[in-house]
Amino acid sequence: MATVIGPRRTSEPSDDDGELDLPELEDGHWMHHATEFAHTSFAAVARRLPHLVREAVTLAWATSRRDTAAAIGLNLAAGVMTTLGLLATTGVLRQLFAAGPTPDRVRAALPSLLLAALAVTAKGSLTVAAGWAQARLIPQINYEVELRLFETTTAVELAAFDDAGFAEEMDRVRDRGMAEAASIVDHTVNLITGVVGVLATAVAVAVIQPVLLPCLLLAAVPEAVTAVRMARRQYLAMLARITRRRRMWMLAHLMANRHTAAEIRAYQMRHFLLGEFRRMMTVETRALLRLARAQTTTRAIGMSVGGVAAFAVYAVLGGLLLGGVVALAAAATALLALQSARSSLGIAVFATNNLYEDALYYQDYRDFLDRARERITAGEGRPVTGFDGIELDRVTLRYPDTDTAAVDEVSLTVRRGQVVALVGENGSGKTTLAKLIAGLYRPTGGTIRWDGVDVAELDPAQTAAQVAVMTQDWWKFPFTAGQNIRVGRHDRGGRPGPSVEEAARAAAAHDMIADLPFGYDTLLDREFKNGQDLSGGQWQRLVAARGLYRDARLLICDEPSAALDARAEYALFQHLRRRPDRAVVLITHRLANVRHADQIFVMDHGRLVQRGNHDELMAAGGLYRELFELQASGYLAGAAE
Ligand SMILES: Nc1ncnc2c1ncn2[C@@H]1O[C@H](COP(=O)(O)OP(=O)(O)OP(=O)(O)O)[C@@H](O)[C@H]1O
Repeated sequence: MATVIGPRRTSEPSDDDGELDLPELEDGHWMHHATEFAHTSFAAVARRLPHLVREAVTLAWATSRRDTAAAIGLNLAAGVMTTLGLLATTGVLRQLFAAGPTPDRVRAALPSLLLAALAVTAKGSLTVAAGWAQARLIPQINYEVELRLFETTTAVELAAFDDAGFAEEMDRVRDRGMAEAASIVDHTVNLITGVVGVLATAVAVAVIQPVLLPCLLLAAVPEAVTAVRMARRQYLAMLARITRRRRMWMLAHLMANRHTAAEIRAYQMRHFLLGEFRRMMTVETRALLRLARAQTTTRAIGMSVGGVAAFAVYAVLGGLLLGGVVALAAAATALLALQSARSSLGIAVFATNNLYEDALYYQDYRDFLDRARERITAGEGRPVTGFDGIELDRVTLRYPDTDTAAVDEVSLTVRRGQVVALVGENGSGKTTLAKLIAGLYRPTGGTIRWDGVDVAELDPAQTAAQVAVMTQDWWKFPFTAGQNIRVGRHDRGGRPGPSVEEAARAAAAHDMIADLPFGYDTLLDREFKNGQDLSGGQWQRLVAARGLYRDARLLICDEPSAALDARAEYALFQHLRRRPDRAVVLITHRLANVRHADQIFVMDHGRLVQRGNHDELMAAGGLYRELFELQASGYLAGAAE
């Protein structure tokens, strides 16, 4: 059978969206991988089953050998008990249906009855014990899989996050793929339980009367086909809806979030957001209703065919009985066996259905990890012992899917002991250049040399250890004030450097922290009990304190004082002054702060257009002088009045 239920190609008209079109929601390029897999035929999926089972067992085995062995071994033992129980039951029936006085027949049946009772009890105990081992496996696998994901997402290069496909794939994996790892193990164990049950029954039936074996198969086929078709359709529907669902989550997050609450009210965005949500929801609901209808139709057809098959089984059994091919005791046991086989088959089919569906999601998780791992910079390279200078040689960076370079063939040198400044108008490439210097991005052209060696040859972790970056778009980490500073170098150990309090004082943050209800132990997250929030400028002081606490040889400060008041800004710049053991790269629009820099690099549309100290640049004229005079004129005009 080679039924293929594939998603529509983009060129085909979409009945999914009906008259409501959502043209802004284009699927990410990662859909290519997913749809490729979804186009796999039903037969190919069946062929994949042993592979999936092997994968699930390997995953379980790697997590806990003891529980995996127990879950599978105990189920196999339970299967043996099923066979024994059925054979003993035939023995009981044979004695009961034999000729002779009833007390004699009952007496003769007693040993088989005892055996049947023992087998049933043993099977029950073994099943309970297997269930326990299976339940123990689930949380262990969940944590293992989550850990693997976060080990990868925290190690991939920063550039991966500029790739919309990567971000979408990560969301999808976090949403479902990750959770399905434990499910595929769960379903695999259930599948083994079901298959063992069916086989155990089949063995018993084969011993009693082999002619009855095809009846078991006949009863199973319609149910299995229906289940697999439904699972497949469900998955494809999910694929078609994923981009829309992401958009809905995003809107939902905006509408129920304390960080966005003020802005939404200030701009009276409520009706706009609700309108957008309703628009998505209408299309989404329509797609779900369509799916429900298709699933119901498939189920109805499956049940009808299943009913006909069951009738056929009973008819065959009746015929065999009348023809004298099977004895009455064997026929009666066969009915019991059919019942037992149906229930085991139900378990196996349900498990296959779920295993197949969940394996599709789990495959996404595996694929994502594989692709993400390719984006982890190799951890080896020449050791880095210190820092004397960094040299950029015709360095270019082009963000993915952009036509122009954000940094275009820039050459410059920063030496230890210097303070250098990057200035320029919005979007001129300063932050991008700073991230290149910090090693957060690898250049798409040119070379960066650290103490004369190409950084590509150095151990990235060791170069990163020499750098501190106070980013422009910092995150409000939901930790205590002290932790927020300490994470700047959480693994400092016995290395010298400022204490948390010294760093906080240097960034004019100490008094503000001391005034918090629990001082340095105050949790900075209002969403938790006793949590506090800070103002924008207070947060920025904390960010500066973190950067200073890191005590790195190369300190990069991207707009470190944008939100600071004059006093805090003055205090911070006292600490960003020239020091022989480090270099400071400063990005700021407040040009008064760069007057004393050793070198000022002026950026314009990604290119380095001017360089020199303040006096040289003022004398030379050009963009720097223009920007400086524009800013200074505000103060001078005020002073002249
Ligand atoms: N992650 C990104 N992906 C794609 N383009 C980006 C990304 N970050 C920045 N850009 C683009 O690169 C260019 C340079 O941006 P960059 O942030 O380096 O400028 P900047 O000089 O620091 O600006 P500002 O003064 O506003 O902070 C801009 O055109 C911006 O749109």
